Amino acid sequence: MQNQLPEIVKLKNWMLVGTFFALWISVYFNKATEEVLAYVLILSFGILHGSNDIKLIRATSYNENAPGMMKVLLCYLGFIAMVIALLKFLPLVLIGVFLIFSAYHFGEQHWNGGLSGSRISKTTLYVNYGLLVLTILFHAHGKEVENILLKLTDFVVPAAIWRSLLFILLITFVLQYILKFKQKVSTRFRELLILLVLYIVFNTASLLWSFAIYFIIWHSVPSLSDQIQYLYGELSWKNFFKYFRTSFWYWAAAVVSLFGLFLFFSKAFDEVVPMLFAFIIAITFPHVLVIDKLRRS
Ligand SMILES: CC1=C(/C=C/C(C)=C/C=C/C(C)=C/C=O)C(C)(C)CCC1
Repeated sequence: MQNQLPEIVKLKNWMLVGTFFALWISVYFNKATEEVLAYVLILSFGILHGSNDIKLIRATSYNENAPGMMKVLLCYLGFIAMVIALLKFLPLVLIGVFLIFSAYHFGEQHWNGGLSGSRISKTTLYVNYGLLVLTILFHAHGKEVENILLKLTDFVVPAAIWRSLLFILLITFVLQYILKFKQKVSTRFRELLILLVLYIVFNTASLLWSFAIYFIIWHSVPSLSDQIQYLYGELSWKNFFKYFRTSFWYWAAAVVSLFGLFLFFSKAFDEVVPMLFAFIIAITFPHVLVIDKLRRS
């Protein structure tokens, strides 16, 4: 039992502790240090939690229907190429769909099967919750988000819209969550507390550090833990290293191609952060579909 990782419930407490530690970092360190840490975490745990997608696609198919590795890899790369083409030719539509996909994915991970209700009410709650978290982030860093979106889409998405959106999403989320889902008062209270903590963190830390805090602590770590349990039955350090070994080459390929893109497109983007997000957008779509399939299988 010595090498056993904390169980899921304990994980939530660790996530809160980690968030406060990250908040402490943003108070005591400057923006440059936060950004270096953010890059390191996004490129390590962030990319790693999506690096086993190709293996998971095969694991979620019934054995006799499992597609060959080459076929899966080609479809995967084709899908990414299509997303990049859409980002170029229909940027606003793509970003809109991406935000909804991401919101669903964040919400699905956050509630982690802990809600009972119809599929449609759960889906809308996931999307509402994810959009609420993203809007808290965008509202806290309106000008920077506007600049990144301008670089990615060539359109100005005025920072002022996040305030109204935040208000609408908060009301719809609270109403839907309280009226449609029966949960203990303490659980409801904890959920609202988490949102308040995120609000404080996002308004204290820089944009990249805030994103990294949510993406790593609240999304990638619990997702890694779920995937390890799905693939190997139990969460332990031994199984974590097994996961790391099988995903290492995909992870390395993703990080190397990201550096390749930085070199190749550095003139077109002239800033690193929009390029990082373009890369995240490209690899997130197939990942969201794979994880959704995994949860339903
Ligand atoms: C923060 C941020 C953005 C959104 C990022 C999102 C939504 C990332 C989602 C990642 C996911 C879902 C990864 C899955 O594992 C924009 C609008 C691109 C640009 C401004 C800053």
